[in-house]
Amino acid sequence: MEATSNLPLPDAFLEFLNENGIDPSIYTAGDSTPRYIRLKPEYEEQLEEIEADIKYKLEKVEWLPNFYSLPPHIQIASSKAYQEGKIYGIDAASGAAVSALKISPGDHVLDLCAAPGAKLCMVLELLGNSGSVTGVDVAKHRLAACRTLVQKYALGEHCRLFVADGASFSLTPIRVHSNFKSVNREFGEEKDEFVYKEWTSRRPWKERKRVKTENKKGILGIIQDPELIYYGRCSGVVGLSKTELFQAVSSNEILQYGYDKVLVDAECTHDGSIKHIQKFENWGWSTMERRVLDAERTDDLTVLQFRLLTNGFKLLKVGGYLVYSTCSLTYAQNEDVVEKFLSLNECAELLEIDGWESWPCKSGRIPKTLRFDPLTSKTSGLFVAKFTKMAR
Ligand SMILES: C[S@@+](CC[C@H](N)C(=O)[O-])C[C@H]1O[C@@H](n2cnc3c(N)ncnc32)[C@H](O)[C@@H]1O
Repeated sequence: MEATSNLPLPDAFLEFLNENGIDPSIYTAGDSTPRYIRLKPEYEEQLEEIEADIKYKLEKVEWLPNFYSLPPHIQIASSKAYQEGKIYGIDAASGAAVSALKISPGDHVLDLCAAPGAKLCMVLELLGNSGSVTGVDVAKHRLAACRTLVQKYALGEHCRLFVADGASFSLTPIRVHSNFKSVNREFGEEKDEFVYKEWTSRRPWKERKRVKTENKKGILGIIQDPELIYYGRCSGVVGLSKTELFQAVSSNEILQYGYDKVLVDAECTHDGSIKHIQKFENWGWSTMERRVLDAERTDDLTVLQFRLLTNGFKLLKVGGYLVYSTCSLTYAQNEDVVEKFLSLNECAELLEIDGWESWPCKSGRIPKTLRFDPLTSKTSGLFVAKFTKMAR
């Protein structure tokens, strides 16, 4: 084992970095990488009060509005400001990825790998009382944590969360459904159908039984709908029948009625995150070899990342923006995925991210893509690429 900094890194990891052309010195930031919070803009005037609450003078992140940094040892979870949802933890590089989406009021946004939900919360907060966010994640327990978060921060009114595979998820924003609703109801097609009522944290027994039966069918190999585990009052779900919610739309309709913005914050090896790497000091480096360094797993991941990006782009409307990000710094999971995607999707265009010149990041191997690394950016490592969809 070799000490690269205050963080000892095992030989196998150093080899992984070497093979992937990653400079191990980025890990020398070690424990000194600050943590970040976002202060909801409506509470900006209460900054001093919040500082008194957490007993620390927050440092403003000059390059990212409403973000503040603090040393990693300062605890915010017990503060009133945190418990009341005025501040929440989100890394500044993640904030940059969300701001690259250029969220506008009324946008319908898809977050294909949503859990545990820091970026999703920021999107919801930027939307305020408008638009909608559809969060998808394959891991139910992680998405349940995301549900807790949006409810805790009182951001869930315009949100719906589905447990589903982001590589095949195909539901469009609710606006398409409203036409469908009127057409079908006019013809009286949905007499006894289950209609979504307002969400309550304790689901009625009948509904829980229905979900259980459906899940069983899924296990038996019958095609299963994505599982809806949360929807807010203004998410468009309330009042819809199940058929309406799960209706399929054609790819031509998606060009016009798809999502305005899509975030594909793909599953990855997390090698850019010092916090994640530090966990292996306790879990054991052999666990890291299995979970991070295993070449076969990495190959599977790059296939998944490409499929997630491709499906996210499919659900984007013409003129919309898609941001692809990973917290890995390997070329295989980033630039190589982007290159392959661009070569197979004529109507995809890589865009320059507004304002990036003032961000503490570097250009990726492909111009217009960005790399945040712990040493230069003092954030968690993140790769970010932004695309738009052109009309064919
Ligand atoms: C990097 S994390 C996302 C972090 C999240 N965007 C945030 O800001 O908190 C990647 C997520 O992708 C999810 N995931 C893995 N495979 C997936 C798939 N096939 N479809 C959807 N989500 C998937 C994982 O469960 C994990 O929660």
